[in-house]
Amino acid sequence: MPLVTSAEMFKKVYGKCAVGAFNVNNMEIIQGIVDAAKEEKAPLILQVSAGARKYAKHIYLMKLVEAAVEDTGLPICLHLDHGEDFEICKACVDGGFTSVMIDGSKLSFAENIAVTKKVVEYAHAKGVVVEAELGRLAGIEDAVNVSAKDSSYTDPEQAAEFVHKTGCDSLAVAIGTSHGAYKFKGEAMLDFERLEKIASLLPGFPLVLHGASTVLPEFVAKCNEYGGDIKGAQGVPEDMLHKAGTMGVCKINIDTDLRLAMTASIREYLANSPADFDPRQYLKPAREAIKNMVKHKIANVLNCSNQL
Ligand SMILES: O=C(CO)COP(=O)(O)O
Ligand SMILES: O=C[C@H](O)COP(=O)(O)O
Ligand SMILES: [Zn+2]
Ligand SMILES: [Zn+2]
Repeated sequence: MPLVTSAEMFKKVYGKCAVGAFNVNNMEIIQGIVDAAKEEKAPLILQVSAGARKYAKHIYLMKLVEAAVEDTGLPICLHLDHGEDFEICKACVDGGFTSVMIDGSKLSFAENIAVTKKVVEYAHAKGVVVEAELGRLAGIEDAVNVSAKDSSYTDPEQAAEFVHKTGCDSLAVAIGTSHGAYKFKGEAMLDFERLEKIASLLPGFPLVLHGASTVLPEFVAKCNEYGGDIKGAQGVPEDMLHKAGTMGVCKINIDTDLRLAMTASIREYLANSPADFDPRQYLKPAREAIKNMVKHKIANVLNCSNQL
């Protein structure tokens, strides 16, 4: 079974649930994720950021993901997360990725369309699918009032025009989520009305939610219990993610929750076993922590178990 694109996965889950897209940076993270997906019989997207490519090198991540496909027999999609220009997308298309994201969300509408179109033409000619982004993910200070929302969240009419003009295969939308562990100051709020409007103007078209970690309090607490200092962290409640998955969101991106699970495990191990220094001793439970987190996401949050 070679790497696959996300096209079939999205068709299968549309309107029912979302596929998990998990960020990968090293072997233990990849193994934890794929073991979970295998046990849950779930479709899976592994995604690599520019930072991950820089940290681990394209070739190492590629070979590790190929090994995961061979080892598990799972249909895995390998995706570039937040490609910032045509060149990085091209490098990943040429280098064996089956999906790339061109993130032109910081550009003007016209420039975003132009660069996305260019990536789509290049990628589609090689059988690779393209995710684009329109609208800006809120920072913790952003989108506190309606006018701020209107200037940063995805405009539904623009989204429809953007998809028709670019031919992209999926679209990341801004409805109130943000990257990292500090997503909301007060109550968590997503603009579901806006999501509904976007989906109604793009029937059957896969939408993507970035910044979708839940930042589970027990993992933050464990980090802090064993020497960490993470204050004021808050994520997207699980029921909101579940709901988004029934409204046209087909891909939900999760990185922060894996980072917290891995760090909590390593901190706990090292605090309890100060004489140990073999990395396998703490990376083994860390890998297990990743696996448990991904199983929880797939089975209880994304609801995409048994969707192969
Ligand atoms: O969107 C993400 C990667 O593109 C990850 O989001 P989180 O920081 O919420 O995990
Ligand atoms: O979108 C951000 C992802 O969490 C990846 O983060 P990174 O750029 O630090 O690898
Ligand atoms: Zn973005
Ligand atoms: Zn993202």
